[in-house]
Amino acid sequence: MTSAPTDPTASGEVRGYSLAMPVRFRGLTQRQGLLWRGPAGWAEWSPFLDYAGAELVPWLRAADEAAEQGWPHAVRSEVPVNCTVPAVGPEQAYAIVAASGCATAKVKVAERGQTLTDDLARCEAVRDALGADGHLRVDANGAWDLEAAERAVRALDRFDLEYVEQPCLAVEDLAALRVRLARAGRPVLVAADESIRRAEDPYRVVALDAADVAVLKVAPLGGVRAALEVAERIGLPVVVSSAVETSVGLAAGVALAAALPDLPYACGLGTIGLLADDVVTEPLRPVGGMLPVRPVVVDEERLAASAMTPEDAHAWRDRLAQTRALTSEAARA
Ligand SMILES: O=C(O)CCC(=O)c1ccccc1C(=O)O
Ligand SMILES: [Mg+2]
Repeated sequence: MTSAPTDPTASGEVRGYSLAMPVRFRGLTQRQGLLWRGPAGWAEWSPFLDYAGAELVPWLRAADEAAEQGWPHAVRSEVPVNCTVPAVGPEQAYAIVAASGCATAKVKVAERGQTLTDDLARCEAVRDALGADGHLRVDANGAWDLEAAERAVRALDRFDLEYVEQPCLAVEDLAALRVRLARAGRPVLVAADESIRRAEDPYRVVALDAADVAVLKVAPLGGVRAALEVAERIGLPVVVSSAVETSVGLAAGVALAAALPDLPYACGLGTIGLLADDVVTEPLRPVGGMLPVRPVVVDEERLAASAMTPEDAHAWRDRLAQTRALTSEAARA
């Protein structure tokens, strides 16, 4: 096996970033995390603030992999990506898609405080911007119950959905929705995200026949190699998605997408535009709907400009130290 990861917390070489998200996304207006460099490259550790305890451990395994091991063999040199449309109004949604150069768009729906009418207007604008040949997928982040999901998916499918991501929270509801949609004669594909990323058993979606597509995010799954194993075992087509990281974190997602034997869908890795800035010399910004498969190099000046406050840095180092302690406990067990 590999040697034990060095503890960059101790050496003081951990750097904190804090970047604004100009358009609120999944309740986020600010993204923060830690960055450090190991023998294999730069690593990002940026678990969402609503993750705690043991849930942070895989995020750390993923960062350690980036720093200590680097990436497995890539079978492609570029990765198709979707543009990501937050729960904005139709004009802004149209502009995001038109400016992106992407042939696939992922639209946030079922936002708290909004209605199906808002979702329909947003998706109509996105379909307009994509043209008939583009692919339109929606992500409800589990916000609908089964009844609402069936109604919404049927209504939204007038814009020809590629799939609906996490329409309901419970795996049982995803399975029931698939049955209902199939009975209705328009079997819109269902993708599972939270049901894999935050589940105790990611393979329940297969056991219950609850999904057609698996959305895999590197950090919550414990790294590129761990995610490759999930992809193999889960046996569903995979969409690699980001957790809205800097280009350092995105590079890990690109490495997974590059290593997968099959990549039938565009990936959710075109998210750098959701951050006000980045920390690398050449950001992983999609061109013509594609991201290149290449290493990233942190730009000291940009990193300094994105530094978090000393208070935040202190809290994040504590969080890291606690998670490191959990990791060592797990290793000893
Ligand atoms: O998939 C994408 O296009 C972007 C990534 C994304 O949507 C996301 C980013 C952070 C947290 C959750 C999610 C999500 O897919 O629900
Ligand atoms: Mg999702």
